[in-house]
Amino acid sequence: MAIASKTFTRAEVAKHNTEDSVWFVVDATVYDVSDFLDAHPGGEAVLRQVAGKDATVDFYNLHRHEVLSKYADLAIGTVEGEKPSIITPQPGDLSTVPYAEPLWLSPAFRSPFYKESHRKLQRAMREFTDKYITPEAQEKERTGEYISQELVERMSKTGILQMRMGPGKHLHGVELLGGAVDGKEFDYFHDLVMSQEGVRAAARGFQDGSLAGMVIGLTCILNFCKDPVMQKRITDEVFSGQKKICLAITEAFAGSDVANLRTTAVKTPDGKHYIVNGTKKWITNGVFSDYFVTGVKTDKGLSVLLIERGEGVETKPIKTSYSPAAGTTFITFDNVKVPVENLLGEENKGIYVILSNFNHERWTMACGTIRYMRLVVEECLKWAHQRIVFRKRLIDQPVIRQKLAKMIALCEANQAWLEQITFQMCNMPYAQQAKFLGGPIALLKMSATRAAHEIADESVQIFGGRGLTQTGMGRVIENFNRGYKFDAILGGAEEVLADLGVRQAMKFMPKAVL
Ligand code: HEM
Repeated sequence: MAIASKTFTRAEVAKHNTEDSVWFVVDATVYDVSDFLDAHPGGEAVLRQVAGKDATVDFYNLHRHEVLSKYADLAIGTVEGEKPSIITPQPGDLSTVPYAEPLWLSPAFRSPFYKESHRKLQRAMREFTDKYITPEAQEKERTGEYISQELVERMSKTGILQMRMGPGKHLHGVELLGGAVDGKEFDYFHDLVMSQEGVRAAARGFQDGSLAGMVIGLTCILNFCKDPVMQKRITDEVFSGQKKICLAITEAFAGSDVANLRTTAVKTPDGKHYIVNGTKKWITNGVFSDYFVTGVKTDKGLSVLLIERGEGVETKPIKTSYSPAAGTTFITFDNVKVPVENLLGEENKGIYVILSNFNHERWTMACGTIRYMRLVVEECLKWAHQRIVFRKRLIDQPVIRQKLAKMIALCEANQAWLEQITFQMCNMPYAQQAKFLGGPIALLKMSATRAAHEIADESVQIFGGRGLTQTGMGRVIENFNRGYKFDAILGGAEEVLADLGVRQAMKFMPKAVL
């Protein structure tokens, strides 16, 4: 935060305690709020009460530090002989709050998993998130508008869109965040870094609105489109940000139970087209998508079709508990004519297309949930340290320390398990991953969302009423509480995943009674 270079004595500041002139000091910085009195969201009276005085304690008891950066032009100088002691984070900075960063980013700790390229990528993505994603995410979360084309193109030019699809040939030869990592070396730990850094914008609705539909939809094109020309056209269009894509599987009739879909695709007598009829519900990014990777019922089973927006395709936003910025959609397909070439994978074997990405999708969701949990822990530690109540800091109350201990432990345990599984993903071929990791990833996601539930609950108790308001000190807590349930449902509900995890384990149980 740039502050005017003028200095004032405290005696000079004290004189500005009049009808026309209101100054005060916050952290050795002098503020002239005379023209801000009417505009102050907390009212004029409270500012007049501290006119001419040091208002540091009052200020930090009620505001996030970022408020001062936003209103930096109210600062007119510093107190003579004093220096501000509170750190204003710069884009890209690591947090200095204990447990606010995963252990591998804490200077005193070592990790066997991360190389220099992971660290480089983390730094580059942190800076990108702080500069470009967070400001837009906060704005769009509030207004409910969709992601801007400008941000989509910025993510395209820096290779972020491509990296969000995970490791693979689509990254070869692409410049990734100014060369932070070579596309051929990009592994699941790079993927983890991308997922976790992006979440730090603390805007769960926008997080999905920021092309989560592409992350789950485009995979089917990359892996199952049989026509290389069509495959290239669509991937180029999506990676350049010109076109948007989403995955349209769930229906009012079937959520986690994907085998029971009712949208039908019937072949025309000449065998050249499918005619698609039905509806889809809870489709992320559907409202602004051009392509829909759609689960349909064909004569002998489930198939997956690429449907282009056109005649007979209608999309309507669904209001949800998180922000409309996510673009959650209800889709109607009414006699939509789809060329047979748009079949992804084999007819009636669409379940393999859908299942093929489930592990990566669930793992990505676990990455995000676990990182957002840590952000909540950071907010709670800052608040408990800053908030004075009953003449003590909150952190001085043992009951608050108990809550924080539980939250920290949940966060660290889940991150450690995530890293163990990520290491296996880096070292197992796809077939082995499918065999051995489906169960553990399901249990990891279940564990993360259960932990999120505990953390969400405790964080509101720590923040009190502020944890329920969308602006000000508790905004991260409020957003987390409004959004964490999405992760407990999307990509397989908690209970379905718990059951899957145990059933998978039982496949490896020896036949003998032990
Ligand atoms: C440069 C100085 C200040 C600025 C730029 C500022 C700005 C703001 C803003 C933006 C809010 C809305 C909530 C938020 O975003 O945090 C707010 C709320 C408030 N402010 Fe200030 N403020 C300043 C100083 C003060 C001081 C010194 C006091 C008290 C002595 C004060 C008392 C309040 C109160 C009571 C609220 C309502 C808080 C709540 O609802 O929890 N402000 N202020």
